[in-house]
Amino acid sequence: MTARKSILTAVDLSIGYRLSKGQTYKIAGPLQLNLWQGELVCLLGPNGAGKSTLMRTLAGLHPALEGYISITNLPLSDLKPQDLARKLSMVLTERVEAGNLTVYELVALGRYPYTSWLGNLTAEDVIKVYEAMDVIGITAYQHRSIQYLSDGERQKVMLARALAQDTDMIMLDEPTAHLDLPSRVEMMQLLHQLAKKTQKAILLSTHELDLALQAADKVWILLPDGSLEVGTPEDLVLKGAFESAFARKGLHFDQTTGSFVLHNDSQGPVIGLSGHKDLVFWTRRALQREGFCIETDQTSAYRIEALFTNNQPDWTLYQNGISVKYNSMAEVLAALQLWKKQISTIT
Ligand SMILES: Nc1ncnc2c1ncn2[C@@H]1O[C@H](COP(=O)(O)OP(=O)(O)OP(=O)(O)O)[C@@H](O)[C@H]1O
Repeated sequence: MTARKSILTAVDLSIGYRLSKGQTYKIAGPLQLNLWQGELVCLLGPNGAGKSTLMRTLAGLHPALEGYISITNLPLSDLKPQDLARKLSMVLTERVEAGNLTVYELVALGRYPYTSWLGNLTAEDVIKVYEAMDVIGITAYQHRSIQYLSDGERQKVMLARALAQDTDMIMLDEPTAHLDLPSRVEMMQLLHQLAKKTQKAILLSTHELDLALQAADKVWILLPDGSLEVGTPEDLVLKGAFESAFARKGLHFDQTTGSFVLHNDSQGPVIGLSGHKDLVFWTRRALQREGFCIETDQTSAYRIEALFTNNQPDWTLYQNGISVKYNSMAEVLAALQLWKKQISTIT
């Protein structure tokens, strides 16, 4: 087995801004970071935690307050822009105004660290451009003008451009920001496959908690106290890191689903829930929204069994030995309004 190559290392890194009169505004640090080849890392954190600042610092676009950063074991501070551009490519959130450029022409711009100042492509450059378009799946629309592409298509083109740059590492600033849900899932899957297939290290910042939990090999969470939690998504969920990072009144992180739940009222009426896992998942959401405390205990005085009968969902509500069947969540919720009052007066 060959040893995994470290792509990026940061030691005792502090990030922030130098203000006037020699003052500094430290956002986070000291941080110890490691990014390995073939790894997809999602950087998460609440608004203002310092994700963009960290990304820009790691990319050499913003000076660190303190500490040391190396890329493929070379100090970032020693790398000339041309050398850095062969190691690190970036995809930014801002919509790129690419005029009349075609998809092919924009992807070809990724070859700039290798071409002469005239920008002429060699045969090898052209091969790299086509390889990048193939991997991302955009070769079919290579002749289309960038200005008429959808946001999702355009984001893929920007990713192909970064890939054509042929770097060890790709950084993406909120790559799913302007995409619809299916495109967001598709983009995350694509990035995950890309990391495995190309053995590049991919670091992206995102607010998409659910997607990051599913796709990331590792998650970095910037906490409000300026520290960074690093681990697999599962380890971080189980140790409560998401709760401490995003804690807010009225929000509860549900470890069973890996998502935040609104209005969870742990003092709310207790209700038992069992049945088919898909129905249990959605019923749980609805019940939590209504402020119920869910337990899986089959012996609860008030409980719901959610099952599929002839491929149709139905919910049976049991109340002290009496059972009533419903065929939609809306009916269940209406019935629960009555229950809520009854349970509240009992408990
Ligand atoms: N040029 C600057 N000078 C001083 N402070 C700045 C500067 N740019 C950003 N900040 C501050 O640094 C902190 C971190 O900002 P940053 O944009 O890195 O956070 P973020 O995690 O990316 O936020 P968001 O999720 O909202 O995009 C914020 O408090 C911000 O106001």
